[in-house]
Amino acid sequence: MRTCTFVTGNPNKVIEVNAIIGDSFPIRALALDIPEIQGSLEDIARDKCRRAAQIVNGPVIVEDSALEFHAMNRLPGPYIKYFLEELGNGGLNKLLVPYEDKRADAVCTFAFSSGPTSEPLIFQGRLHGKIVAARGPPVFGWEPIFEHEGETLAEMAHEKKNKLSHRYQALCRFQEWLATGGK
Ligand SMILES: O=c1nc[nH]c2c1ncn2[C@H]1C[C@H](O)[C@@H](COP(=O)(O)OP(=O)(O)OP(=O)(O)O)O1
Ligand SMILES: [Mg+2]
Repeated sequence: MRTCTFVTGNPNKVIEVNAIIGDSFPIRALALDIPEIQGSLEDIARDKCRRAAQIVNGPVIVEDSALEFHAMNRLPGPYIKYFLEELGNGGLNKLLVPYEDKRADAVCTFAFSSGPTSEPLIFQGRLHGKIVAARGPPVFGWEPIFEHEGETLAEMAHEKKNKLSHRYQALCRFQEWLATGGK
């Protein structure tokens, strides 16, 4: 496969993607914050991917990460970045105070396109968890408040997160697709 450009404004995503895929296929990172539409997770990722493919004029991957609160009909969903920026992890916790149901899903939606004229393909991964008071180093986004099987993602060893995360699961699907010759 030709070198694929991973277009993202988020350096933590680049670190994780590199750790997950190792040298199984060649990627280079391009630090650009592509505008994002509103809509379904898939439509947002596809649109971001089309814009990225136009800029790069070659094969690209992008991903959009969502955090879905079950009690809130899956909001904030793809808008989690803005909620996190405005409210912080403490404020996100407070949103769920009125509800007993603290369940949340972390969803990672990758979109791949082989170039500006190709329709993007979607590869999605989902991790079940619940929202808790922050625990662990606040290095990457909402990791300190997302608990999976007793540990927040911030408390979890990186090696462990990268073997079970929403991002890992999505990349497994992408790698399976590549392994079958991209069909
Ligand atoms: O595994 C994760 N663990 C904790 N937090 C995470 C994770 N993955 C994304 N996040 C945060 C980053 C951003 O606040 C929001 C997603 O927004 P999202 O638009 O996908 O990311 P972004 O704008 O930072 O980078 P990009 O240029 O690829 O769109 O959730
Ligand atoms: Mg973004």
